Order: sequence, then structure tokens, then C-alpha cells
Amino acid sequence: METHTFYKYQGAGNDFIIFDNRNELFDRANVDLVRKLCDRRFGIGADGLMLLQDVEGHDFEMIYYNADGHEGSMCGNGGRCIVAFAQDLGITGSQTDFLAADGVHHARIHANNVGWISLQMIDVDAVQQDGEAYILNTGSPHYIKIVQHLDTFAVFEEGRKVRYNDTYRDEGINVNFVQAENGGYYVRTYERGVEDETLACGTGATAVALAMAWRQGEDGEFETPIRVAGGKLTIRFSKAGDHFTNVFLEGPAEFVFKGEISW
Ligand SMILES: N[C@H](CCC[C@H](N)C(=O)O)C(=O)O
Repeated sequence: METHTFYKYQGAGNDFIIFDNRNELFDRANVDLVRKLCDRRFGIGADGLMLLQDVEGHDFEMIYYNADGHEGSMCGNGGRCIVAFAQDLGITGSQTDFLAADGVHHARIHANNVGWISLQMIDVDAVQQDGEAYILNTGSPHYIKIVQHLDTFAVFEEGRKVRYNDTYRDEGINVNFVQAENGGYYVRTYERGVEDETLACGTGATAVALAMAWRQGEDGEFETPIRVAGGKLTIRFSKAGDHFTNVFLEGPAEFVFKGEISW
């Protein structure tokens, strides 16, 4: 048994356990351990777990796991949280470039708005349709459907049906329900890998902003406010036809607590 220090961060209520794994003491392949630490009853509890590691040519590498131990896709809120963590560790200043599952990300910590982080997301070149829903990949795969009365909508049940239907069962998909409001959108997401509704999903909020602009069809520069259960996010991007560039996810990322755990 060895004792390990962990850190807990949250971004708009999407919560993460983070380890400084520059010493590589956390075994990347230990998926059972990831699952146990993320369990809200048997472990620390979180929507996901991240490892901050050293990597050639960038400030650090972000290794992200969903609560079920699944690794390999991007997490937008997690990305903003690990940037805050890197700054708290003194690894980076107010700007950083780091490596994640979907490539290199640039991020900026706003000096005049403490805890507000702007994270560049991958360019998007394709929006597909599945019936009335929109499908796109913003580092993770997303399904987006417009609904009425989102406040009382059965996100868990309806999200789960889509995530496990014949089309998506094997790979899984994150299911976002959206309703327009005051020049922006209200979004609730059923997350694959958590297999539940979370309070926020950064790649999901990004996918919603892009899909809604694609649906409207006009090109230009956009700044889209997105309200989620855990707070507010802003998505900035340029749209030219099916091409989305300069995509930024902006929102809060905060340290919650740190602790020690043995295994
Ligand atoms: N919460 C995350 C999404 C994690 C992606 C994951 N649920 C998946 O695609 O497997 C976010 O803020 O972007």
C-alpha cells in the first residue's frame, strides 16, 4: 500500500479527480482503480478521472477516463479543470498548450475573471443527421436533439434509449437535449461512460452551439451562451459552411479539495 495525493476540481458541476502523474506512480492501465476512485459510494466520487503527465514538446499531457474507466476521448470541462490544476502546480502561466486524446489544445486563463478558462477545441468538418437529431464529434461523439419543456424532460430515460440503440450501442454516444432561450440555449446531457445525466458537458455544449448554427445555415463569427444545470458556458467559433474553426469552450474551473488515498 502506498498513499497518493489526489485533487478534486469541477467545471460547471462536471467533477473530476486529478493526479499529478509526472512521477508515473499511477498505473495508466489500471481501469478497475479508476472505476473505484470515481465511485461516489466506494471511492472519492467523480464524473471522470485525469492524469497530468509529462510529454515532449508541450506543457503536459491530459489522460482522461470516464467514471466507468473508459479512456480515449476528449473532455471539455475536464480540459479546463486540468489547465487550472497545471497553473495551481506552477507548471504553466496564463497560457498553455497541452496534449489530449484528440490532439493539441491551447488554453488561456482569464486574469480579470478568476477561474474562467478559455479552451480551444478541435475544428469540426462534418455535421450529420439522424432523423431530427444532429450528430457531430467535438473530440467526443455527440447526439443533439431539440425538445420542449427541457426542465421536466426525462433526460436519463430518453438519453439512455439513444445511447443503447442499435446505431450507437457499441461505440456509445453522448446525448444532448436542447431548448432555445434568450439568444442562447439550455442543455441537458446524458453522458456515455458516466451512464447518467451530468450537471454539464463541455464537448456537448460545444456540439450544441455548432449544430444549432449549422441548422440555421448562416456563416460568420459566433458567441453562443449555453446554460447547463451546473452553471454557464460560452462557445465561440467561426463557421464557413460545414467548417467550424477557432472553436473555444469558455467557463469556470475550480479547485474543490485535495486528499490522500491508499492502494
Ligand atoms: N464531460 C465531458 C465529456 C466527456 C466525454 C465522455 N462522456 C465520452 O464521450 O465518453 C466534457 O465536458 O466534454
